[in-house]
Amino acid sequence: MILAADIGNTTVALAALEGRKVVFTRRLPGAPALDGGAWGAVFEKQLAGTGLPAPEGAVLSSVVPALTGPVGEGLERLTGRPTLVVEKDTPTGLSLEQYDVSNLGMDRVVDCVAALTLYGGPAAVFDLGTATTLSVADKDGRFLGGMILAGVSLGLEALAARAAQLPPVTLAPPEGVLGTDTISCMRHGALYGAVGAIESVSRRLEEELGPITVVLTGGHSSLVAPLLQIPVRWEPDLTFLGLGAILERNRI
Ligand SMILES: Nc1ncnc2c1ncn2[C@@H]1O[C@H](COP(=O)(O)OP(=O)(O)OP(=O)(O)O)[C@@H](O)[C@H]1O
Ligand SMILES: CC(C)(CO)[C@@H](O)C(=O)NCCC(=O)O
Ligand SMILES: [K+]
Repeated sequence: MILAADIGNTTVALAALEGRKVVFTRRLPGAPALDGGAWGAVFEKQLAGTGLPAPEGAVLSSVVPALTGPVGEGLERLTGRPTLVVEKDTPTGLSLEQYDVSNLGMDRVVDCVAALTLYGGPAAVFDLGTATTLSVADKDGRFLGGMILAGVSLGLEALAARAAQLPPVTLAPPEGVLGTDTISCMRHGALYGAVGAIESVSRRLEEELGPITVVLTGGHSSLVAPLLQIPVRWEPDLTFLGLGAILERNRI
């Protein structure tokens, strides 16, 4: 069993994998004040009672630099071995030569590695988290780039903060296309806005790259995927599968 952690801007997502199968997942709030020891205790508590064997190794990717060290150390407490932190020079099989990697989010790299492992290229991954990202890899395993959009709930938060008559709104499945009150209009706007972006950008990508596998992941993808009118693969555990593949490749 190995542990994989995906440190995002809203949550630290933890998973256990046996071979290529994700057997356990938990989303934890990203607490900046915890040190390595405290993270280790948090992880131990989450895994207690699961019946999982002791972890043989751990891998993480992070887009929150302040959490990388403590979470990595926390995982080390459980494995007794160094945690593999996915960095821009980590061998992943994905070529990054086409992108200015100086500030590239490693979650986007991991998403592409996973999509290529599962489906081959070309593949387009939409990751619907705090931000919505598009990350595209071609058939030769090259990262081509993508897009970064405001995340589905971030848009709602911004509307509530900036418009006097717009209230805070939580996400829920829409009924029909048109909203019939303020809350459903905001909800439908957030969800169908993402739907429209994904459908139209995917169509344009196919014009440029030919037939492409479109993959959806991230916390908000469960609400958006069912609304799409184009074929997509919904992979809620995509990042963990990518992290597992990268650890496998780099195991000493
Ligand atoms: N299973 C789920 N169903 C519905 N919403 C979820 C689920 N899991 C997470 N979310 C919500 O989705 C949002 C995005 O979470 P997610 O874990 O994808 O990304 P994140 O932590 O924001 O990281 P990143 O910076 O990688 O986007 C969060 O606001 C979370 O509350
Ligand atoms: C866009 C996010 C926040 C999505 O998690 C992350 O991938 C990130 O911080 N990226 C840095 C910018 C880039 O990828 O070019
Ligand atoms: K994520």
